[in-house]
Amino acid sequence: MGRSGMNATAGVPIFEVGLLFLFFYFYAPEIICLSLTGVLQVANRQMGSMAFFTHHFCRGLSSSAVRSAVIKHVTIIGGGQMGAGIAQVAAATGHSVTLVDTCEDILKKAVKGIEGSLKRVVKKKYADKPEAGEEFIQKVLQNVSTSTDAGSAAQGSDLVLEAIVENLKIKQDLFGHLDKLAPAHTIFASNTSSLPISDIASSTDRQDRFGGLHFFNPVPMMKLVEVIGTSATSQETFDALFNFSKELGKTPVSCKDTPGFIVNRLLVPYIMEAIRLHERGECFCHGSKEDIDIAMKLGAGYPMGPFELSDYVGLDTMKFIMDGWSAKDPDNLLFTPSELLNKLVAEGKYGKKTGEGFYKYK
Ligand SMILES: C[C@H](O)CC(=O)SCCNC(=O)CCNC(=O)[C@H](O)C(C)(C)COP(=O)(O)OP(=O)(O)OC[C@H]1O[C@@H](n2cnc3c(N)ncnc32)[C@H](O)[C@@H]1OP(=O)(O)O
Ligand SMILES: NC(=O)c1ccc[n+]([C@@H]2O[C@H](COP(=O)([O-])OP(=O)(O)OC[C@H]3O[C@@H](n4cnc5c(N)ncnc54)[C@H](O)[C@@H]3O)[C@@H](O)[C@H]2O)c1
Repeated sequence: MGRSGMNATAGVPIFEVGLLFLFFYFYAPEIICLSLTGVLQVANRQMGSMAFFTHHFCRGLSSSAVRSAVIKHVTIIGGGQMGAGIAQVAAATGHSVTLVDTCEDILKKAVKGIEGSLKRVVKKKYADKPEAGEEFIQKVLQNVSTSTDAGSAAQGSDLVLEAIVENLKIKQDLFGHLDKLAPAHTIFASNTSSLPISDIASSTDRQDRFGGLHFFNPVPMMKLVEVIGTSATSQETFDALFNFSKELGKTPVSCKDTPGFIVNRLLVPYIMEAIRLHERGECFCHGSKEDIDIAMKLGAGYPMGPFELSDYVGLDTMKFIMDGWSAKDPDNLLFTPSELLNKLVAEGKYGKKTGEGFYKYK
């Protein structure tokens, strides 16, 4: 009988059929689902009510199709602190990444930043094997290419993730444009801190393939990703985004499409209250920002105080978030704007990225 395992009575090559079944089960389960649906429907007519079994068997198979929706080629739009960080972790976990920004100089700076961050990672991970560490860095950098043409980058991508300025109109324009150019299967996602994903997605005709992937700064160090599905996001898309976050070594949490999701809805009002406390100068520590930062680090165990963290996030981003929320909900005292924050942003003092914010950086 040999390896083929031919069934002597029926003359069926069981081994080959088995292999074929396994191949389709893992790589094209929809085909099995369709064929078996046909077979089961015939059986159904013959044997009475098999509908329940047919339905549930095929649901099982299509959920394995969802599991196999792979994100391999990723385009990240925006090579600032978040985009570069996301590009780094995606490339380090074997994804091919195209990082897009408006000009070559920004992209060069982003790649330099990725290299610097990888050196910090490697220093720890490959402490005893510096050569292997250098090899790792080169391998990761080979996975990253850059472009100033978002449209052509999107054409070869399974996922287009946006990390550009926190402005609804600009994000909508970007995705509206890319929607016409990206393949049908491409998933779109936004790393927005505060804007409704459904508002951004409304500029496209692929709202079922649109979700939120909210990373935290610094991306290589922060373990959380908030995964956001809107009422239009398909289960397949949500699962693909959730699995992608896991592949990146992160811990995903599922969030509703509500302002600030989980973390920022709690974190941003806390930071703003610290700024207002400082502005009013009425706390026990005389309202100095240094004292407030020390108090929150030593008293509440935060790794950074609220002023250090604002400078780290970017005061421009903090202002974009607050302006958006206070415009939508002007009576909410948690969203009261801060004159000091607005003044610093007007002066171009965006925090660490521009060399000055609440504090000065060399
Ligand atoms: C607003 C948005 O929508 C949402 C947000 O992102 S909100 C912001 C969320 N982020 C935070 O709250 C960050 C709070 N801060 C922290 O967790 C820590 O201060 C920090 C991880 C940034 C830095 O840690 P800290 O101990 O203060 O400084 P430092 O000693 O320089 O760094 C600690 C380690 O992290 C590593 N590290 C820090 N930044 C890194 C980076 N960008 N890349 C790689 N490694 C990095 C360092 O190499 C160091 O490694 P070691 O322990 O092996 O020496
Ligand atoms: N900074 C944070 O801590 C943080 C954390 C999570 C999410 N976010 C969100 O991520 C996004 C980016 O934040 P960031 O801190 O990286 O900002 P950033 O200012 O560091 O970088 C934004 C980058 O986008 C580029 N850009 C702007 N418009 C573009 C366009 N149309 N096409 C291509 N590139 C464009 C800019 O040139 C810049 O390099 C924002 O939506 C922000 O709310 C920020």
